[in-house]
Amino acid sequence: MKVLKNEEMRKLDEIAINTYKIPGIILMENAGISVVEEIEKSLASKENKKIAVISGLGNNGGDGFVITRHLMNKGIQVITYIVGDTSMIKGDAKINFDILEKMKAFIVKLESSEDIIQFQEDLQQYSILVDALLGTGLQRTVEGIMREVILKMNASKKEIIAVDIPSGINGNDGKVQGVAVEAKKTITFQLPKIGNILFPGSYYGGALLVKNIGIPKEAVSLIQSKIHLITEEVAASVLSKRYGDTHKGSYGRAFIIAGSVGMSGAAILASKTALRCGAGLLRTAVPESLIPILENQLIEGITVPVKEMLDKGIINYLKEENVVAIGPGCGRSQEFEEILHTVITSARLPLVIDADGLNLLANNIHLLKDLKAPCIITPHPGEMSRLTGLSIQEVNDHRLEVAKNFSEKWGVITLLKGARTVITDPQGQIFINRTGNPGMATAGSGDVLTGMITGLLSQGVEPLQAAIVSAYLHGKAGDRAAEELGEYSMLAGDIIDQVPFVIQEIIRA
Ligand SMILES: NC(=O)C1=CN([C@@H]2O[C@H](COP(=O)(O)OP(=O)(O)OC[C@H]3O[C@@H](n4cnc5c(N)ncnc54)[C@H](O)[C@@H]3O)[C@@H](O)[C@H]2O)[C@@H](O)CC1
Ligand SMILES: Nc1ncnc2c1ncn2[C@@H]1O[C@H](COP(=O)(O)OP(=O)(O)O)[C@@H](O)[C@H]1O
Ligand SMILES: [K+]
Repeated sequence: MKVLKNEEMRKLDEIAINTYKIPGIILMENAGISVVEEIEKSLASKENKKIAVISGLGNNGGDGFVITRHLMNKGIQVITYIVGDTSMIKGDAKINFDILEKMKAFIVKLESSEDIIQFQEDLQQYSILVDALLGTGLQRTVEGIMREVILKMNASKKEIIAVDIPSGINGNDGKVQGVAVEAKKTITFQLPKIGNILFPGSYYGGALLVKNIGIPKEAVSLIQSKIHLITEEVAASVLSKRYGDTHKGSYGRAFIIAGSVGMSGAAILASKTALRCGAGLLRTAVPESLIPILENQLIEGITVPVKEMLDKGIINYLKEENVVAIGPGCGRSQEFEEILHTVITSARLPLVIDADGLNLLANNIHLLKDLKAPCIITPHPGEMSRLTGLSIQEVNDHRLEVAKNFSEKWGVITLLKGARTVITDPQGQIFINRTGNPGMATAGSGDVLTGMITGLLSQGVEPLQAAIVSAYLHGKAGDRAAEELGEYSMLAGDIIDQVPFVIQEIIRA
């Protein structure tokens, strides 16, 4: 599903209106009605059914006027607050405002500090507040009366339903422009905006619902956005049902180079996950002293000593494999550095680099120019900081751009981890993942992700698809683990335990 910037959404509205001749007021009507449906769902469980619709002067406010009209028609008690000088309302919003006046709707104007004091008192009587102050037309830091109104709405602790995007959140990047509404749910129109998806905007928006407002599909295809939200349909298209007449060899051979003394767990977690994700055959290369531990913990996989790889020739040793992953818990030894160097510059099979593999790479980043095969790197923001020289703060402030620039510069698929993992490719495409939760911020959960990507690659899934689907699966398995065990207690191994159920759920859907 495409994710749009403010100006792209404006362009889409324009195409619908000018090319497809759908009057803007119809779109506004559909937008308003789609919110009313959600308000009714929320109202069903409430005794107090009184609602406040808090509108601005633009089209987001116009949606609010439509909402007021429909709620009135349904016999629901509703009061409209308008922030600013109502003589500035124009276009479709003005038409809807005039209708409300004719309907003798109860309208309160908020223009001064005294109005705000009264507003604050009033808020206590409502069951739901509808936030229709600012949408994709937000332009500058929210100040003055608008700021006061938003602060009072948040302080009221009432359930807030946001129209399109929480007011004060920048649709282009999810940042708070001074202050923003904290909603319980947000109904966004036609396609999500970046600000609905990225943090902190996503946190401010609560549960997100995307509602069709009648813009033709063909119009959507004319918008050239390169940013996509990863959906379950994408995962389902990759995790197809297996054919009957297949064998172990049909699902490929995966090779994982991981682990060091004190970090055998990383090798075990990545390896188990690769098998749980369907790899036909798995070999894990670890330092010799770890072999007894892996043999004990990983009965389905084959364990080999790293030294054997070096003795027999690294590339020769990998010649039967379909994918090689390097890095989980491998430390920064010279042995691993040599393997990484050789694999990057000479191996002709898909490559996944994670964790210490990335730390070793940071000292020698130009090696990526010699890649012979597709490569997926999976840094967390700290590792990305080492790879790019940017601070962690800079990485997190510009997650999409940082990942995209890295992919374009070095010709790799970048999977930048964290809340809202971002996947980018050298062609400038960006995919954002919305599954997952803070319970996944636990030791070893990145190793599980590496195992997933490796498992899918071994089965011949295209590298970009493998990265996208793994991020989705990983988060979904993490969400199930959090549901069962809680975000505090879930461990990386619990994410693996959920993988079979998540895969089955997706395949059956
Ligand atoms: N045809 C369309 O364009 C449609 C638009 N829709 C709605 O329209 C919204 C976009 O409408 P607009 O482009 O009119 O923009 P908005 O209504 O989001 O905001 C623009 C208004 O807010 C003021 N404003 C901007 N930043 C401010 C700030 N920091 N502090 C105080 N005031 C500020 C502007 O001066 C203007 O009056 C969407 O989010 C959506 O809710 C929907 O009705 C569907 C159809
Ligand atoms: N708040 C969060 N929301 C969603 N996913 C998260 C969150 N915190 C961490 N994760 C995910 O958990 C994984 C952590 O990986 P990483 O930092 O490499 O951990 P480790 O090195 O311990 O294995 C990443 O895939 C990351 O996206
Ligand atoms: K809003």
